[in-house]
Amino acid sequence: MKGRVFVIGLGLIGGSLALCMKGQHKDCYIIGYDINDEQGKLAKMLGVVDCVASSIEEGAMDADLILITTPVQVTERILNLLAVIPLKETVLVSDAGSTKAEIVKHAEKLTAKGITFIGGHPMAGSHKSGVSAARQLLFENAFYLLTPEKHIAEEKINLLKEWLKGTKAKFIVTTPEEHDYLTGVISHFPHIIAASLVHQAEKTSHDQSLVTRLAAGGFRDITRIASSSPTMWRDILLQNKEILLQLLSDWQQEMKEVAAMLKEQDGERIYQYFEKAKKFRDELPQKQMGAIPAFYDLFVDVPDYPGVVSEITGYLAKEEISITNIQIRETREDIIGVLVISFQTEHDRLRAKECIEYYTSFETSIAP
Ligand SMILES: NC(=O)c1ccc[n+]([C@@H]2O[C@H](COP(=O)([O-])OP(=O)(O)OC[C@H]3O[C@@H](n4cnc5c(N)ncnc54)[C@H](O)[C@@H]3O)[C@@H](O)[C@H]2O)c1
Ligand SMILES: O=C(O)C(=O)C[C@]1(C(=O)O)C=C[C@@H](O)C=C1
Repeated sequence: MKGRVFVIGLGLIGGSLALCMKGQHKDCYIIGYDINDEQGKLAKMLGVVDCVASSIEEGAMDADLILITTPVQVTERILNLLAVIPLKETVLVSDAGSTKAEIVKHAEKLTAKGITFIGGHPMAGSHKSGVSAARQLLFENAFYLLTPEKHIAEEKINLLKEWLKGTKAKFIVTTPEEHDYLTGVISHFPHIIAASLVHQAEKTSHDQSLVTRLAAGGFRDITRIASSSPTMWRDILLQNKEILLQLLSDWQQEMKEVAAMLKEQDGERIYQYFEKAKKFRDELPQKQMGAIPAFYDLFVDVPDYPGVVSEITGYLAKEEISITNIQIRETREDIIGVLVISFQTEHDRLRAKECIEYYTSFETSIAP
């Protein structure tokens, strides 16, 4: 497809969607805008966008497609702005926000002007933020929820799907209310729980210094998402308040039931509690709803000597394995450092694992 695409908010999601669109529609021209100049410059440098606009007005003016990929409270303000600036009559406006009811309500001012707005939400992502984490394969096989209002013509929905074809996601049309309930249960509420578990461990760490050193396996698995952007999650919670308050209340009731089983030392009920959860969890589809690891990280335990990082990257370069990110984490006392190397694909990660194990004696693992 040809046309001008304007992406507002050049972070993980905006950057990834821009890469998907450029990958699929070679002739489209992608204009980006970010309030943070550094993100704009980086997006241009990484080839995520063709150019960066100096304002929303400038970028929106001639756009055929506008995608708003900012935190959801900001998205509302941008929708208000788009409603009062001149746009092409035929422009299609969409967003990627994790909440939908409030956003769709805010878009009414825009739709009253005859502009088409279709709410969107790609159901895959990461705890990482910023355009440097953007990748073209982020949404592959994930669900992409669309929440068009009833009056939106089928052809407009199909046009948006065509623009977003390069995501390789599976589109599902739903209502904003159903969207917010479902994502409340499977995404928003779990983020509150992950953050609360980290708070609990942090409080314990004041008196028990061993806590941070022992926080491994299970704790790291269940709390990965607590490393997500606080701005993004503040906005999501504020916009999905009623549903989350209800889920919190249901959870408190459930925890009371767990406490009762424990007080009564009811081994059978405790067993059933875990057994039922295991059964449901084990039966979840493996390759859906962002269940694919969004990033292919490889963890390498490295000793502390000068040049160890360049030694490893040298071996990877020799085998022509591209990396997307590298980071040193010092998490364990007995091992000097853990190197976290990110790859674009599972194939690259496996090749890298084999390569490092071949050239060195460093331990590698695919889980932290
Ligand atoms: N991270 C995920 O896993 C995920 C997945 C699906 C959807 N989402 C949704 O996508 C949106 C973006 O999330 P992200 O993970 O890309 O966040 P991000 O922090 O990586 O990127 C957001 C970008 O928006 C920019 N921004 C903020 N205010 C702005 C403004 N007024 N004008 C222009 N740019 C502005 C920020 O500078 C930042 O670069 C959010 O609405 C989020 O709810 C996130
Ligand atoms: O994988 C993660 O880190 C995510 O949290 C991704 C996740 C999710 O909860 O599944 C987070 C928010 C989005 O709206 C969609 C996807």
